[in-house]
Amino acid sequence: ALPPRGRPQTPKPYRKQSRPGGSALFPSRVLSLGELTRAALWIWIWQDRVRTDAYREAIMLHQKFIEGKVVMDVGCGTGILSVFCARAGAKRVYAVDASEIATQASEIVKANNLADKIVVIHGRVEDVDVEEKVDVIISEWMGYMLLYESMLPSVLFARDKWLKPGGLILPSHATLFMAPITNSDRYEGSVDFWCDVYGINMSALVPLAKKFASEEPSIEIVGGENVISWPFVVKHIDCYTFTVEEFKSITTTYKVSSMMLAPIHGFGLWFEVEFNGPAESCSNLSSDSSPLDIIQKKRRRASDSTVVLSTAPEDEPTHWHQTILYFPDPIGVTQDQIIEGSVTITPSEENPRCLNIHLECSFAVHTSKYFRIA
Ligand SMILES: C[S@@+](CC[C@H](N)C(=O)[O-])C[C@H]1O[C@@H](n2cnc3c(N)ncnc32)[C@H](O)[C@@H]1O
Repeated sequence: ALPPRGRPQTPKPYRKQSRPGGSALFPSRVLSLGELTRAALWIWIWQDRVRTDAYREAIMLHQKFIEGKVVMDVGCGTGILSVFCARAGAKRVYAVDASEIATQASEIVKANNLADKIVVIHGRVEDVDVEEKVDVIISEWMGYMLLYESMLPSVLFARDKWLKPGGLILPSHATLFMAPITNSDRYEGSVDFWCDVYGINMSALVPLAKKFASEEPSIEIVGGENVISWPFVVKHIDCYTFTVEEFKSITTTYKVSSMMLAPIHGFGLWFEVEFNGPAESCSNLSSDSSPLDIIQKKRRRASDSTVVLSTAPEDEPTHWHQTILYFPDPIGVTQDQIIEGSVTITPSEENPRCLNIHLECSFAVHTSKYFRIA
């Protein structure tokens, strides 16, 4: 389990809201702790310019397709993407959100004189009814490490029920990457710290600290210098064709080579999404893609006009940061040492928006001995 990203774990059924005074951020009454936390999360998401700029750019890039068309914004939140689409010339935008934020979205739509174009609907996209099929589906559905708390199944549901054939989905493609990382500062800060606290030896707490550090993924920012091999592709998702069935178990095997002599503290995960039209070809990456395929794809995209939202360590940080799976103890590797294994990601049975991650890795030592952890 990771901290929530402003999404309801169990969205409430459709219910018309009576409009309270004030807004989530500047309320006319005292907010509860939960409401304050939600408001802080929204500020955190809005302040992510990398994210919002990528969406706005993608909308403008596809303006010709959007003009005069009908759009559905799945999980509209405050309605910012709906407003961008309306300003890009959409005839109508259905802005759907399961949470109370729909009340503020309505106010924002009115304050921007777009109530004749944007219809805010408070409800789960799985339950709502709109009057027509749509030409465009836009959604900011990505969770930590792309799939945690992801609302991708809801977007796929909307696609299958409401999108016209040949319609546009933004974003259109998503890729989850993974690579071994070294992070001595962080490891020393959270584990070795206990060896000397105010001059007191608290190393009795070290096993507990290792357990906590390695039991659950950690959301933090690492840089390109922390990544010690080329990344591998865990999953590439084509939103035009991906099915909920495929989401039920994602497995990939990997084999990478360490670029340096370093202690490996765990594996990092991050993602990118692309905003392509239905007819545009996307040179899809897969778990068989080599580092060269990944680099060539980056180069190609830089030279054409594809909009990419990246959460990679070498790119500008976003509110998704990176997701790190720490080992209880670091494992030393030498340059060119092979690290191989498999990773399986499955939605948790108790809560399908949470994930179980099974990671296996072997370290070939001097080509004959293997150290294996699971
Ligand atoms: C990360 S926010 C995106 C907000 C907004 N699109 C933006 O870009 O600022 C995701 C939103 O999706 C909503 N959501 C999650 N599951 C949903 C569902 N099944 N149907 C409708 N809305 C949903 C949440 O309530 C949340 O407001």
